[in-house]
Amino acid sequence: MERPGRLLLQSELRVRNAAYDVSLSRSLLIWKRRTSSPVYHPFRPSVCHSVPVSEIISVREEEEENGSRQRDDGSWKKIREREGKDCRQAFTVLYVERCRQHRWRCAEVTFTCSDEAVCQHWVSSIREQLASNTSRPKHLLVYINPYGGKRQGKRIYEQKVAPLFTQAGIATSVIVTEYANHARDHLKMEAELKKFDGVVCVGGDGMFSEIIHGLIWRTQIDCGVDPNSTEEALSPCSLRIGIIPAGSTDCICFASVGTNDPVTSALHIIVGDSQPLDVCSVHHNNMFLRYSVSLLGYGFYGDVLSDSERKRWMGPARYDFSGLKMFLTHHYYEGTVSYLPAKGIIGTPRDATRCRSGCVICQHNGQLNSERSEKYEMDEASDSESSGEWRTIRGKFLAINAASMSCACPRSPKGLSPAAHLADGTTDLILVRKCSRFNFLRHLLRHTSKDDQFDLTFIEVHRVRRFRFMPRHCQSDSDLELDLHENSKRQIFSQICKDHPACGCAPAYSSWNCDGEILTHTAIDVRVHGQLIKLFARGIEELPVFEDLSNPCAI
Ligand SMILES: Nc1ncnc2c1ncn2[C@@H]1O[C@H](COP(=O)(O)OP(=O)(O)OP(=O)(O)O)[C@@H](O)[C@H]1O
Ligand SMILES: CCCCCCCCCCCCC/C=C/[C@@H](O)[C@H](CO)NC(=O)CCCCC
Ligand SMILES: [Ca+2]
Repeated sequence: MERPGRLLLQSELRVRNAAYDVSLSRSLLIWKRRTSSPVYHPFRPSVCHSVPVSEIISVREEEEENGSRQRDDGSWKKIREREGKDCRQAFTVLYVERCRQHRWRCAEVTFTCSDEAVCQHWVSSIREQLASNTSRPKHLLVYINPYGGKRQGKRIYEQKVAPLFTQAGIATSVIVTEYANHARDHLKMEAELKKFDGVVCVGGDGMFSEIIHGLIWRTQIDCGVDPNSTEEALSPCSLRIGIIPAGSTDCICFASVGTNDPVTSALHIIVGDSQPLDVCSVHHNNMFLRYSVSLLGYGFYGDVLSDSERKRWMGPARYDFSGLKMFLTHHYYEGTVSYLPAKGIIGTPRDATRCRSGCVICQHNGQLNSERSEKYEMDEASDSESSGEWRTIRGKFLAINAASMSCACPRSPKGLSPAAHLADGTTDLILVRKCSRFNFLRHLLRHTSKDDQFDLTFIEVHRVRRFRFMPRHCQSDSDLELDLHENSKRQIFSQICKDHPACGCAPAYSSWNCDGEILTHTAIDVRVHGQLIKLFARGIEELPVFEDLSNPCAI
């Protein structure tokens, strides 16, 4: 709880006709019930509220209606009798109220005061404070994906988010996408980014991935960096991105805000939160493929995704259906994983830390190798395998997952890698070796229970800055150019096999699930770019255990 700064304003105002001492400082608005009788009532709770100014959404004047007169055009005009001392002035303050499970909602309180000048002064003072908060967005570029999740993107935005933006005086340019990658291409080519101080993604993880693709690409072009390069450090994006969850998994929103509630996300955007986020770049033979911020999954999650793509009409349930089907199919894949362990960091994928608001591990590790630091650790480690830093593992895997964040989501509240951090410059590489269905099910079910999903002999997890994967059957260079056609032919072939287990042959290839989109290649080179982008979020807040004694109401 912030301590009140220098007092700017102090008055006696009324709330629902009861007297309150109301005070405004740089950081806090406090209204404290006036105890009417001088005798202290030990049992009457002295009602006191305090709201950080940074969490006030807006303030609006109320027209106190004492009567109304018909205008000559027939419409009714509210009039305020000037004479008579009962003339009341009123203003309403809208502010953030915390609810359960990290949800926020917009609460309001109306103050009435007898003197119009006092009322005006309060309104203008609060507005002045809000205007001086430069981290708040004024003009947002909004992309709505009408197609993702349960196809409710437009309704969610229009009914739950737009009214809040209007209340907060935020101007918006809204684009409803008409085809896949519409938002990416618009950001790459057309958007006049200088006009905006934020981008809003109304959709799921795939839509977010599309938007950061466009934004990061545009930022590199504008900064003269080659987005295709695997060596150059990328330039961080200054525009923050807000996520209004309207997808099927929405794990990026869930892991950075703590819930998948559109109103909560809208309020984090309005108050101007800022949360840095790591981004992985994925290349195939020096050709850029995509960016990833949540999950890069080969094997199980890749097969779940490619099987579910044909069932988009099922909405979010498609993942559960395909998840079960792929669990029963139980395919493993051979290949070679090499990775560069993260050095000099604090924290491991199996420790008890959790990435929360103001995360010290992200602050410590993030600075170690954020894009802005000159001595970029990568150059030291150099990329050639010869540097001795790289480790290589060959084997048969059920799943190879790189979680750049916990990937917590409604399906798995603690996520694929519960101790992963949003902005520490690393990704957790989880290797699930070939094992029995029974053991794999134990591993999967631990994602939804308290047990440690890594505490199994066939699982290993490493915190890395880079990694590569090469499927076993990629012998010569020509095989490397496994293009989509070749891959899909194999997949069709393997599809036939999957549907007719009689033939007994197992497909050699899975596909990579990159934030919910299928990659076109299986041999990839992944690199983590620390804190490359920023979200309108503040990480998951620790629940306030109890009001601390410095509570301003206690004064
Ligand atoms: N207008 C559109 N028509 C068709 N596809 C679109 C359109 N706009 C965006 N897309 C694509 O739809 C895909 C899925 O969208 P999104 O990720 O928002 O939903 P989802 O896959 O259901 O959610 P999640 O990724 O959280 O599981 C994205 O890859 C995006 O590129
Ligand atoms: C068979 C019993 C299973 C019981 C428990 C299963 C564990 C579920 C863990 C869920 C982890 C989701 C990781 C998020 C990845 C997203 O970037 C991606 C796009 O949104 N979603 C999926 O690929 C969707 C992936 C959904 C997989 C089911
Ligand atoms: Ca990370």
